[in-house]
Amino acid sequence: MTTTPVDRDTLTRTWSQTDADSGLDLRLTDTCLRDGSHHKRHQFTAQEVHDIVEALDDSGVPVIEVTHGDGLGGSSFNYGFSRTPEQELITIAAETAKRAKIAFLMLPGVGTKDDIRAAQDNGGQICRIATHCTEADTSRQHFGLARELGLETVGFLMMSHTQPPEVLAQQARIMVEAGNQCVYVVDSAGALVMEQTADRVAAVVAEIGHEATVGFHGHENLGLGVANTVIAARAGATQIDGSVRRFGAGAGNTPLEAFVGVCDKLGWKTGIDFLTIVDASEDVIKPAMPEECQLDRMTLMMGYAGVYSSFLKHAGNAAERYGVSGAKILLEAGRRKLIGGQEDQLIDIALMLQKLDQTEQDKLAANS
Ligand SMILES: CC[C@H](O)CC(=O)C(=O)O
Ligand SMILES: [Mn+2]
Repeated sequence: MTTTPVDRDTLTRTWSQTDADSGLDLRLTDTCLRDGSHHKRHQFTAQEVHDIVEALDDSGVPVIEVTHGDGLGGSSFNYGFSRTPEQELITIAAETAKRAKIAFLMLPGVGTKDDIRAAQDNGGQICRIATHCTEADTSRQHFGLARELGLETVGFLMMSHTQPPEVLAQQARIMVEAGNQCVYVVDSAGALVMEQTADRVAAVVAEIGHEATVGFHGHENLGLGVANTVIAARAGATQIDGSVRRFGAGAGNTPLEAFVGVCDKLGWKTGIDFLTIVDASEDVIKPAMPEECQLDRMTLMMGYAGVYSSFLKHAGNAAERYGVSGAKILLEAGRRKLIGGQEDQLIDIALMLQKLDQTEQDKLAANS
């Protein structure tokens, strides 16, 4: 089915602006070329990256993240091999963008300092370092290097739903003392519900807000990406992640184009043109997606049980290979509180489920 692009001349802004809470000025990062890499099983081509960066840049997206889904060095047997080397994709992105800055992600233990240097040589300007939300100390040397190299820095506190606000605030402090300039509350499992997001963001803002900025990265596993992001911005997050068309892990990320529309209606500034980004979503991003990101049994289970969104494809593979329910694998992964890097345990869970009869499996799922 072909769709008709929005006709700019006939589109009129009909909503009331009287209740707009104006004044917020947000910096948005699109992560479909990094978080979307999980959904794409890391199979981006050079042409797709070129076309997507061009379209996002034309829309006014100020930051575009490009890396293997699991960050620099993620192309491996454990996480899945990239079709195109990520450093080549970073180079293409940097050469294509006229205005946007290119960001790259790295997880200490997966990527190395040399990977950071290479990403900078290839045009990356923002170094985003992600740790589990209780392991900020593992990022110290990487932030140190990034600042020495003159890179802008961002820290990700992943799986933020697993810790209370005060713990996230302490972890944010560690990152800032290491030289980081922005700390993101990352809802990796799409498990946070509204006020839980606001409380976490507010605690981080209270701790580091006068020294660094605060960001929010949402996932759609309970359908709350935009709502959580709005409430995060109201709580003080000024850097915001999303992916056009939700192109990300699990049920995908906060849909960036929808969030831009919401910001317009609230009178918040993003610098992104809503009509251009909606066209980009339809004409450029959609054709590059293997399928739309689904809010289905598997992804809902991830939000409900608090499972890392990037486990989706790994759990699906294990379910198929061992003939067990993928949803039950995810429920058990949530019960075990697995974190990134423990993908191999999904296979252990599948093998364990294989040995149980249906009643025992249901009992286990009910206890998750
Ligand atoms: C593997 C890194 C991870 O996908 C980072 C991220 O986007 C998240 O935790 O949501
Ligand atoms: Mn994510």
